[in-house]
Amino acid sequence: LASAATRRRNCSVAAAVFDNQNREYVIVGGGNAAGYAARTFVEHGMADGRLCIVSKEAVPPYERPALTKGYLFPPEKKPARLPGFHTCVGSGGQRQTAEWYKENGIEVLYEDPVEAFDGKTQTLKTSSGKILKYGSLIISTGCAAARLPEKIGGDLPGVHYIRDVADADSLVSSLGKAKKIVVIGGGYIGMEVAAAACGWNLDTTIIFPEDHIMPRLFTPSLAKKYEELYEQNGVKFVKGALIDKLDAGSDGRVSSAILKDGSVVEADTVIVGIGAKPSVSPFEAVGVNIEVGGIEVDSMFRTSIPSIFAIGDVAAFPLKMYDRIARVEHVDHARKSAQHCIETLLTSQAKAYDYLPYFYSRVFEYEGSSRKIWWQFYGDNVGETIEVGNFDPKIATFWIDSDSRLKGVFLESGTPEEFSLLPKLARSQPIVDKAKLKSATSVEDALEIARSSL
Ligand SMILES: Cc1cc2nc3c(=O)[nH]c(=O)nc-3n(C[C@H](O)[C@H](O)[C@H](O)COP(=O)(O)OP(=O)(O)OC[C@H]3O[C@@H](n4cnc5c(N)ncnc54)[C@H](O)[C@@H]3O)c2cc1C
Ligand SMILES: NC(=O)c1ccc[n+]([C@@H]2O[C@H](COP(=O)([O-])OP(=O)(O)OC[C@H]3O[C@@H](n4cnc5c(N)ncnc54)[C@H](O)[C@@H]3O)[C@@H](O)[C@H]2O)c1
Ligand SMILES: O=C1O[C@H]([C@@H](O)CO)C(O)=C1O
Repeated sequence: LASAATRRRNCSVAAAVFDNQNREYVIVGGGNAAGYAARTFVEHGMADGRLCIVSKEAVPPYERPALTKGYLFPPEKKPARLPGFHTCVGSGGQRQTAEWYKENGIEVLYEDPVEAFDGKTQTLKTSSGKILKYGSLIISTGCAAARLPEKIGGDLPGVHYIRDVADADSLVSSLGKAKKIVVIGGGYIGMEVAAAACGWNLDTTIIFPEDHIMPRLFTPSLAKKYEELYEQNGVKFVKGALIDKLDAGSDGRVSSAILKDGSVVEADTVIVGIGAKPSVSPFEAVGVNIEVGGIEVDSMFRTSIPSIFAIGDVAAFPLKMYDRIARVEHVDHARKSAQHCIETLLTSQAKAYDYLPYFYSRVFEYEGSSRKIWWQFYGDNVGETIEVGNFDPKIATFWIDSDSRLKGVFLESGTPEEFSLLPKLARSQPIVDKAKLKSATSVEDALEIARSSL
C-alpha cells in the first residue's frame, strides 16, 4: 500500500499513475451514504492514505434532501447552495468540503464513474480508463431517477428529473423562465417540487395515476388535507391520469403533456418524479435481490462476496423489526447504514443493524409562505388507521395491527418533544386502547394516550 504522503502526492499527478495501484478501502459513489462513511473512517483513524472515493459527481458528498427544499427557494429568498450543505451538516455534523477530504488524506476521484467491476482480480475500471485495485469495496451508488421513455418525449428540452445538484441547477434555470409547469408524479419529488413552484408564483399542475398524493404512505384522508392546502396555494391536480406523451413546440422545447384520455395540459417546463431505481450497474454479479432490487446484504452490510459491502439506497438489507428484506430510499437510513457498516468493518464487532424506518418532508419553508409544513413518520404503515386532529396545524395518524399494536405513527407540525416520542412508540409497538385513541380530543391528547401505553 502507498503511504499517506505518496497517496496525497499522487492525487495531483497524471491519471496514469493511479492505475493498478492498490487501495485498502474504496467507496464507489459520492453521495449521502459515502459522506457519512468517510466520516466514520476518519473517526476510527482509518482514512488517511487508505480510503478512496470514486464519484460520478463533480462535488464532494452533500445532503441530497436539500435539492428539493432550500435549493429551490426563489432567488430573492436566499436559496441553499454548495458548499453550504455538504455532509454531514444535515444531522448536525461537520461540513466536509473538498479541503476536508484532502486534510484527512482521503483520495476523491470526481466525475469518473466506475464502469466495470471484476471480483476475481478485485479491480474496478472507471470511465476515464483508470484501473483501481481494492482491498475492501463499499458500494454506495444510490438510485437514479426513473425516466419517461425518450419515444414519448421523456428527453425533450424543458423536461427535468432531479437526483443531483447538476439536475437541480438545470431545473432552477428553467424555473427562472417558466410560466406554466407540469409535475408528473404524486410522491415525494412531486409534492416538494410543486410546493417550491408556488414560491416562484408559477401556474402548477400535478399529474399522477393514483387517486391521491403520496400513495405509498398517506391514507386517502391524510392526503386530502395536504391536497387542499396545495389547492389553496393555486396548485391543480389531475388524478388517475397516465401520460401518453410529452409534445414539443416549434422551438423544440416541451410544450404540453398529452394524457391517455386525450386531454392536453400545456406546460413550458415539466418535472418528472416517478420514482427511483437502484443503481446496481456494474455490480450485478455481486447479487441483486429480485424482489426489492438493489444489492443484497446481511445485517452488517456484507454482500455474498467477501470484502464487498453495500449501503444506502442501493442496499437490500434485513429489516430486522419486521422480518423482511427491504430497501429504504431515505436519508436517515443512508446515514445510519454507512455508519453501521464502516464501524462493524473496522472494529470487527458482529452487531446486527436494527433499523426503525423514518421518513419526513418539509415544504413551503421559504420566507413569506402562508403556512409551513413539516411531518415525520416512524415505523410501518400497516393495519388499520386512526386519525386525530384536523390539520390546524397538527394532525396525527396511528397505524395499528390486528393485535392492537401500534406499528406506525405520523405527525404534522409537532413540537420537538412530540416528534421525539414517535420513534419510541414505533420502536416498542405498545398495545393501545383503540377506543380511547379514537375518542382523543386533540393531537396532544392522542399522543398522551399513546405515551401512557408504553
Ligand atoms: C431530490 C431528492 C430529495 C430527497 N429528499 C429527502 C428527504 O427530504 N428526506 C429523506 O429522508 N430522503 C430524501 N431523499 C432521499 C435521500 O437523498 C437518499 O435516500 C440518499 O441520498 C441515499 O444516499 P446514497 O448515498 O445511498 O445515494 P445517493 O445520495 O444518491 O448517492 C449515490 C452516489 O453514487 C453516484 N454513483 C452512481 N453510480 C456510480 C458509479 N458507477 N460510479 C461512481 N459513482 C456512482 C451517484 O452519482 C451519487 O453521487 C431525497 C432524494 C432526492 C433525489
Ligand atoms: N422527503 C423525502 O424523503 C424525499 C424527497 C424527495 C425525494 N425522495 C426520494 O427520491 C426518490 C424519488 O422520489 P419520487 O417522488 O420520484 O418517488 P416516489 O416513489 O415517492 O413517487 C413516485 C410517484 O410517481 C407516480 N408515478 C409512478 N409511475 C408513474 C408513471 N409512469 N407516470 C406518472 N406517474 C407515475 C406515482 O404517483 C408515485 O407516487 C425516492 O427514492 C424518494 O424516496 C425522498
Ligand atoms: O436532512 C437534511 O439535510 C438537508 C439540510 O438540512 C442540510 O443543511 C435537508 O434539507 C434535510 O432535510
